[in-house]
Amino acid sequence: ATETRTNDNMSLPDSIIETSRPVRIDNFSNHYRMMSADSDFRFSEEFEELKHVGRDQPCTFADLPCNRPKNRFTNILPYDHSRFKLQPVDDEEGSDYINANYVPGYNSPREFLVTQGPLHSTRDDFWRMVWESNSRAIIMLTRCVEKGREKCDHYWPYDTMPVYYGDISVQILNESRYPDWNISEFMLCRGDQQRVTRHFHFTTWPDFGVPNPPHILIRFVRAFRERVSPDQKPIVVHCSAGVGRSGTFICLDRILQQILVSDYVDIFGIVYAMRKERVWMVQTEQQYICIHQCLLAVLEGKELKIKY
Ligand SMILES: CCc1ccc(NS(=O)(=O)O)cc1
Repeated sequence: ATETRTNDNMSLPDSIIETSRPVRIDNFSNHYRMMSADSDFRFSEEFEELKHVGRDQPCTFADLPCNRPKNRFTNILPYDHSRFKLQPVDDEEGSDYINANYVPGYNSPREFLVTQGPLHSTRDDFWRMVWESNSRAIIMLTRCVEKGREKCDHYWPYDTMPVYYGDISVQILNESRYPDWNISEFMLCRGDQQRVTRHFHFTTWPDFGVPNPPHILIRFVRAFRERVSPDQKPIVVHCSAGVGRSGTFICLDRILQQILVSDYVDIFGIVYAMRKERVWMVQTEQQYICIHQCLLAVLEGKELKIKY
């Protein structure tokens, strides 16, 4: 294979270069300066190269007439190859379908289950996915209503009374409220089995945008990681469409773990790998740049470890 020199003189076979762009951590500040010069010209160029990644893969089950109403957005459909399959119910067509895909994380190729904000009509399926995947943590990155528009169903109880969603009972055990997020523990019961599942709800991340200030996201990722160990998987992550804010969160979670053990960080490669599993992961250029800004803040020591 021919070789290609990366911008910090790393040589990689061409077969790799188009899927990963590792940057030396000790060169990251220079890299950021170069990419953001001339109104983020190189960031725009690089983000544009991710546009078609994964888009040639089929979404046949999402497109079945019986499943179409289960999709919040007609253009945000899960690829067949990485979709989560619910246990089928009798011979009910489409009963294994939910708009959700496995997405790789730092700790596992199927560390995250990324999904849309449940619809009122799909919230029972959502809880079945949480139960059947044995997930013990849910990351919610949207409010239920933003600017008067419904972004996500309020799929959990409003008070401490247990509520049934299908055959799964959910009860709030406790809730801790912080300025930009709430952390709760739910007791899930199905038949004679009981499980505690944590709910991490980021409440100030505008749709299509970034948190303000962006590096508040680092503190949320850390608040999550302090409570969920790397062997707990899958972790359910959702926003409204389950692509923009969800992809940004997962990418930041990966790089904050990677920089502890590696001399390189590959944000392009992480987004590339996520988009092979779910469409539009990290949806906007601003979100892509925000990930770089968060890493820069950490590397420059601005984001000290904050204990809550
Ligand atoms: C057009 C469909 C769409 C709606 C909302 C979002 N944003 S989100 O993935 O961050 O919830 C992404 C895509």
